[in-house]
Amino acid sequence: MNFFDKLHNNISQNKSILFVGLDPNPEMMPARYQHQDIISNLWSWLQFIISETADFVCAYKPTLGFYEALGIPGLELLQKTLAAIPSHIPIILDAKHGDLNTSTIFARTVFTEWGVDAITLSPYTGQDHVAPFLVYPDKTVFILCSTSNPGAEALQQYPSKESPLYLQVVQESKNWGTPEQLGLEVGTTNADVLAKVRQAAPERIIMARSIWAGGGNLKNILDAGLNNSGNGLLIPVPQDMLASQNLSEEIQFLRAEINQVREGIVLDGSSCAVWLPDVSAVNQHPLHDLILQLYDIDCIMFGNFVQASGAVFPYYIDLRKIISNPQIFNQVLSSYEEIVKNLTFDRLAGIPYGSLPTATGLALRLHCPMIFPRKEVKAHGTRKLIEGNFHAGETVVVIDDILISGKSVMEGADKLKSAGLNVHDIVVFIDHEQGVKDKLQANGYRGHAVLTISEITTVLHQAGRINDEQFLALTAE
Ligand SMILES: O=c1ccn([C@@H]2O[C@H](COP(=O)(O)O)[C@@H](O)[C@H]2O)c(=O)[nH]1
Repeated sequence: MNFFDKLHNNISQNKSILFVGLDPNPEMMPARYQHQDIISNLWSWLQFIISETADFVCAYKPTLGFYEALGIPGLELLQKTLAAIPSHIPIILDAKHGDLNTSTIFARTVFTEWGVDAITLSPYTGQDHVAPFLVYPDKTVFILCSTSNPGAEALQQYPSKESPLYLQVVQESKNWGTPEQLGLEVGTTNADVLAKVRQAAPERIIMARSIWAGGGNLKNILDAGLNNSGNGLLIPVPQDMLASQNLSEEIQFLRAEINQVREGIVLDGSSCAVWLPDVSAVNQHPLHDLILQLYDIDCIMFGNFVQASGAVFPYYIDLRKIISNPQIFNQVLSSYEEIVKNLTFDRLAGIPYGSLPTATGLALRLHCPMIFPRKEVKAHGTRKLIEGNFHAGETVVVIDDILISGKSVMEGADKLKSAGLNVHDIVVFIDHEQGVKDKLQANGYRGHAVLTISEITTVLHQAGRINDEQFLALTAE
């Protein structure tokens, strides 16, 4: 079961968004455990914490640094801790000291050998560092956006309070992984920071940290960080509570306090005339996140762009960029796959150059052969018009990126037909609309598109990525 399903099962079963940090820190260990060697004492304490809390939390978060600080016995203690956590409760390994050149091997160790479900990571080494962790489909990463350390302010608030670095981390990291793959870690005592992150990432799970320092106001923190359905936020059990002999009672009391606020949010939402949370979730475009991510990596640009035909359009779509962003590329492939899997064909053909990676990705996913019509025929060598092997009489589905006039895709399809192949279906990611599908039909092709320009502009406008003026300019097109 993946991290997300495990987490949500526990949230609903244990009725809790609380998680427990498992920190074998000798300095925090209660005096009552000090009778044997340090490792045995810490182990007794950790066992007590797990047994007292397992029915009242949604996740455990062992901190690797505390285990490492104890040397080899510490790493053995970590293995015992991981094994002692009931298997239905997800484990988030707090390991923010990973480095770029070790991330691939570290990801393999923690996810496949240690069997943890999620990991916290620092964002500063960028997507290159995070990507090796994202290739594990059942696992999740939490990206550190802010910490409550006073000394971190100078960096986190840079360059201005209006556009601080920690919010740029949120925006950037949202492009690295889907909401199921990537959550955000927000350490703060300030509910405003949490509210800003929630606003920037309404769809992400936020793991709150350090909220108890300075006697933080729980209600404010919950109001700021919970999403509209009273979820999306993980709250740490206070460190000093873990030293209490009455841990089980205290944690249940805290859980009840938190759930009261959560229920208030859900009730407010359902009794109010506009129960926005559910309405927005239900009405949200199924590819809402993907559209925003494509916009954020500049695949969708607004301005005046001259097309091949000489016409000037108020936007330009450059889907060639997706190949540099594996997780977005993967989502784009899935969206094509939903259409292509329902068609009948012998081979796929990509239109060069832009759609060759997409057609290749689909061919690999669907286990089907691929060919492509050359853009220009070479004057030397085999002088082939079509690359790849095929038999005349076979049926080919053509894959392209965007339909504007339909000229380029039909030229490609015609080359395939001239080699004795049958082409009935053309699948693209974006349909510019304005009758281009009818034009394909008039030429004997069925056009299928994942998205239309209107769907894209509507999502971008609703999400505030484009303003009213830009939206109107686009819809007047
Ligand atoms: O925003 C755009 C517009 C065009 N392209 C490229 O052009 C063809 C589609 O144009 P047709 O007029 O339908 O031939 C498309 O395959 C792209 O290569 C684009 O990328 N983005």
